[in-house]
Amino acid sequence: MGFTTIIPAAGQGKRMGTEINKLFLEVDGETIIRRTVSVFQEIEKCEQIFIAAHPNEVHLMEEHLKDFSKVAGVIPGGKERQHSINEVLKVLIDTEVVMVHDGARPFITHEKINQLYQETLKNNAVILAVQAKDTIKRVIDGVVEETYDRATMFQVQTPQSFSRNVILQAYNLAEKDGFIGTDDASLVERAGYKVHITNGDYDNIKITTHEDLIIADSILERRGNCDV
Ligand SMILES: Nc1ccn([C@@H]2O[C@H](COP(=O)(O)OP(=O)(O)OP(=O)(O)O)[C@@H](O)[C@H]2O)c(=O)n1
Ligand SMILES: O=P(O)(O)OC[C@@H](O)[C@@H](O)[C@@H](O)CO
Repeated sequence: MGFTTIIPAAGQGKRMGTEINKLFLEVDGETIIRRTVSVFQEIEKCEQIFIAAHPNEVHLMEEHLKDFSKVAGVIPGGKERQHSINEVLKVLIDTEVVMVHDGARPFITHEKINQLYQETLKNNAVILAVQAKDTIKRVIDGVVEETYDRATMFQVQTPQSFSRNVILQAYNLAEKDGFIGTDDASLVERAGYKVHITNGDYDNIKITTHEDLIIADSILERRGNCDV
């Protein structure tokens, strides 16, 4: 038994401000999307990888990733990240566990993926999270309404990992209700399932703006340009 990975890669990278999809930008000579896919390609328990690509970039993405044997399909994505993942869920068969991982998070490690997979075999819904370093406040119209107990605040990352029936049910419910969440787990939470966390990694950043490319270079330099 193993898992299927869904990699949403159909965004436009507006906050990066480049003409091309940010996932085709290179970090130390390799594109962000190839870096992300290669980590999953090397994981024994990852049986297949589906990519959601922008409808105009499906062919480009197929060509760009054609040497990765586990890439089982490049599916046209939708308007929001959630729609893109939903399109892939519609074609998924023969898998017990589904991991969703942002194409824009190339620094995920083998160790964290394997840890998450093992945890998903015990619990049906598990996500990577790191303890918040800053104090988090709820703010409305520029005024603080509430300060949260930092010890209970976590920043969540991807991959987010679920039993297949759990994620399918959660996405179907969200579609029916017209609910859009900012991560996959929020859909699963509102479907009534307990979502567990396991320790993430502060290096597992989502490359979103130009500053993140500088951080990306420094992460690679520290790692000695070796894939982990
Ligand atoms: N309709 C969309 C929007 C986003 N994504 C993917 O979801 C991941 C996380 O999204 P984000 O980092 O916000 O990427 P973009 O949507 O491309 O960025 P922006 O919001 O700045 O346009 C990315 O790998 C992105 O390609 C997707 O598959 N389909
Ligand atoms: O930036 P966006 O809201 O488009 O996407 C974020 C998601 O992909 C996901 O990585 C996080 O919500 C988890 O922190």
